[in-house]
Amino acid sequence: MNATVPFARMNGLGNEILVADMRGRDDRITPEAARALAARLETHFDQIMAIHDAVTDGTDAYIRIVNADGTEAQACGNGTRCVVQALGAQTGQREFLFQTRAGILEAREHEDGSISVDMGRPRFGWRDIPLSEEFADTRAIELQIGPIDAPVLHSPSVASMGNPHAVFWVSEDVWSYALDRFGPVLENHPLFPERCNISLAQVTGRGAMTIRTWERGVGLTRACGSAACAAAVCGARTGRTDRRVTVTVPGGDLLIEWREDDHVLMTGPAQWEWSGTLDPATGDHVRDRQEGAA
Ligand SMILES: N[C@H](CCC[C@H](N)C(=O)O)C(=O)O
Repeated sequence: MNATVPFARMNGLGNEILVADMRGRDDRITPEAARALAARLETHFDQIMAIHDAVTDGTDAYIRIVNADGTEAQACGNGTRCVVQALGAQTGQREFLFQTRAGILEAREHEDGSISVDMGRPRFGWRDIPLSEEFADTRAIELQIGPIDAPVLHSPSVASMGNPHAVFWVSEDVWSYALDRFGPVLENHPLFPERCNISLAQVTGRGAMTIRTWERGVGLTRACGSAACAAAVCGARTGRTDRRVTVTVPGGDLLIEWREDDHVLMTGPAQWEWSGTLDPATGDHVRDRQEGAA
């Protein structure tokens, strides 16, 4: 087995992604390697998408999703689009079936280069999120930040897109809240036994909203695809929006459609930046010489 694997640095609307090709091997990217890569400027990332051999007949690959802190996530929308683009560039394949901890996802690259991922069915039960206490109605749960009689943030909607999300509806610009301060408190709140991805969402029309996300295991990101899906379905579920919504994240726009068959379709871009090789045990990496040479 080679000591190193090929990898690409990519981004999905500014969500920083490393795509590592672990096919044909049985080792994993270690949490130590992930943390080492995250700590370096050149390879700083939000998620590593590690492509492993398929474990289920008919699927193209099994994808392990690793957060910057070395923990694993069940779903990553932006990273999945990057995997489609990386594999498509190698083989010309346009349609894929990937397996993740959240289940089997269908993804496809369109003629214009945009990529759609079927993110599956959202779940809203308090055990599905999971929450540590029973809530019969998860459209607005009791949780607040700030003074008891004048909370800054309160009553989020919660949903699982395979991974846990809380969406706080705000009336002011999403940039006017100190998400860097509230994010860590909410991510680790005792109500969320598996921690939580935290978003602020401002609805700007029946088919439009702007969100900002504090990601579990990462921190502030320029984009979070599964959070955009969670915000869109919670928007529709609470009567704030229609089922087809353009979600503007700091890195750009994602189109989210909550289809009649209950599946959530996310469409957006993916961008390759550079490639190299890395050691999955340590995170040591080498960037390909010819790329970016003056
Ligand atoms: N950036 C990802 C989500 C990562 C989620 C992760 N932070 C977690 O659930 O632990 C996305 O585009 O969907």
